[in-house]
Amino acid sequence: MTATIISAAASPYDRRKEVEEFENTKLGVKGLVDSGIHRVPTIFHHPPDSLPESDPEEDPIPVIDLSGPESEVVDRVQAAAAKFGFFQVVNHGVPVSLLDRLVKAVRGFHELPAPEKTAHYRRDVSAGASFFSNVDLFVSKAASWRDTLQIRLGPTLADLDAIPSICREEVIEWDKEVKQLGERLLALLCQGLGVHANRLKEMSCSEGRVMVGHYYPYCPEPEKTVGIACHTDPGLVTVLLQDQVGGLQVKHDGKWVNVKSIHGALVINIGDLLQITSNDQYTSVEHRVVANSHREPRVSVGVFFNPSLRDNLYGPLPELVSAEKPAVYRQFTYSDYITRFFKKELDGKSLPNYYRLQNE
Ligand SMILES: COc1cc(/C=C/C(=O)SCCNC(=O)CCNC(=O)[C@H](O)C(C)(C)COP(=O)(O)OP(=O)(O)OC[C@H]2O[C@@H](n3cnc4c(N)ncnc43)[C@H](O)[C@@H]2OP(=O)(O)O)ccc1O
Ligand SMILES: O=C(O)CCC(=O)C(=O)O
Ligand SMILES: [Fe+2]
Repeated sequence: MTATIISAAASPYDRRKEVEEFENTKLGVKGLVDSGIHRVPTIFHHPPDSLPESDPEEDPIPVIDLSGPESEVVDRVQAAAAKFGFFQVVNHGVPVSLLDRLVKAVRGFHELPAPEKTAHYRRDVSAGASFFSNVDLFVSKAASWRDTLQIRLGPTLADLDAIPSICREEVIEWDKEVKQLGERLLALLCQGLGVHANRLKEMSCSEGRVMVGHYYPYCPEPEKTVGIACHTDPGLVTVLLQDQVGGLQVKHDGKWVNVKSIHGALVINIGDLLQITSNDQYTSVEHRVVANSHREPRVSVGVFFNPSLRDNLYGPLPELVSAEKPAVYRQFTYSDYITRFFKKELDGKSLPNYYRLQNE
């Protein structure tokens, strides 16, 4: 009888309240793990049908040596961007020692003592550098098992004193290198489309650069949640550095495949805006990160390349449109595009679908 009364009086699960309590700790998922929890709290539970199966396919993602003959590199980049939307690059010109230092510095930030780290916790990104857990915490149906340090690299670098001192030097060096690499990749991708190598650069597409330093702590119940839910990236191209832990998966031919960690390599993927600009010749592919079941935390550093000219029109390049290949998308400003990005939850292909013309 007593038990019945207690259960009837128990308050229903209040998701908003739990999300706010989690947010107010300013310690992210790492804070939960450090507190010794053995269970994944309900706000992180994803519906079973959206959770990763145990046996993804072997890794067919191409690994491209950027020091090879230019015409061969263009062909391989073109084929990978069209067929997989993902590839890895080696001999890319960024010193491997810098990549190692960057991963260490980002990890160092996430592992700072609580008072130093919480000082950076904010959702307002106007200073250009912020630490938070789950960018979409207040809009997604289920949170994910990761924390993030976000830093604006371009067109203007974040305020220097907003960038945590523990990784400032590495972030500044990394931006110089990654900007050059991004410009090279955009040029290769342009050549693969048969348009002028500088076409995307001239449209400011290497200027808007946002860095995310993700930290995926050990997850005690990895079958209940994810590290990052299935999504496509909104920009043109993403350059991603991952450590040795692994867990990134990409959809290919309807199946999830692992992207293996290769020390010194960088993972490149095509974003929605390049799929649109290329009039569907390149493909922006869904990807996700499984919750980290290893005791070792996983660290990754992504840089998203976006246009900086917000009021310019973007859409399929006119050179790629003809009577045989009509425009698949309408034109729009980047301002409109980014506003729409923040209106959606992480639900796969919805940005390209929004701008798709109904003429096929
Ligand atoms: C917060 O509400 C959300 C968030 C989301 C997010 C989902 C994901 O992130 S999914 C995980 C994969 N991540 C991505 O695919 C995107 C990662 N980020 C980026 O590519 C870029 O940061 C960008 C979002 C495309 C913005 O890049 P860029 O245009 O170069 O940068 P800015 O000029 O600095 O910012 C433009 C505009 O965006 C606002 N903004 C940037 N970061 C954040 C942030 N973390 N939280 C909130 N707002 C952000 C920035 O303030 C600017 O706004 P203006 O008002 O000035 O135009 C899904 C759904 C949601 O509702
Ligand atoms: O951490 C990773 O490997 C992928 C991160 C990612 O997909 C993103 O930030 O958009
Ligand atoms: Fe992504």
